[in-house]
Amino acid sequence: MSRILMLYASVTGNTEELAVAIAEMLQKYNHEINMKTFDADAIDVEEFNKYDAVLVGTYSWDDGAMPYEVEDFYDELEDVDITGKLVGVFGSGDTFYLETFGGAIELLGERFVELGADVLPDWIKVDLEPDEKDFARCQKFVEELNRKLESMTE
Ligand SMILES: Cc1cc2nc3c(=O)[nH]c(=O)nc-3n(C[C@H](O)[C@H](O)[C@H](O)COP(=O)(O)O)c2cc1C
Repeated sequence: MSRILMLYASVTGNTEELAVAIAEMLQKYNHEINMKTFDADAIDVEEFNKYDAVLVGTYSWDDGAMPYEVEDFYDELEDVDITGKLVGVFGSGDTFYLETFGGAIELLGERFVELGADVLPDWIKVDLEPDEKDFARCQKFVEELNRKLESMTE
């Protein structure tokens, strides 16, 4: 069993749907998941040390920008050593926004890579509400995460 921190920002519930689905899939592997939302919970980057993996979900805003409630977290990431930390990013956007579709997910993923984290290769960007295909992709994402977690405990 591994400990996983799941953080997400969601206004209309699409990213939350993904977060809940991913958490349920992970629980089937008996991992312990602590879920927090950026708008309601205190989030301290220092607590990363207590977890084997960190998953971060966000919607995108205004030309692919990071939502306001995620900005402090994004800025504070450089204050902790996350070298080699197992991380995954996901979220909902809107393909209507073309080039800035899922921009905040890109920003987050790039930041984690820059800081040396071990970022899962699939950065899950979903168009509005997740459908069956998106949930199947989440399942693959979870399997990859589980594989990595298992190899860490071997
Ligand atoms: C004012 C405004 C600006 C937005 N800008 C973007 C954007 O640049 N890129 C994008 O992918 N989605 C953009 N969106 C769409 C949201 O990211 C999308 O509706 C998403 O599904 C919301 O996720 P949530 O249900 O988790 O809150 C924008 C939405 C609004 C209302």
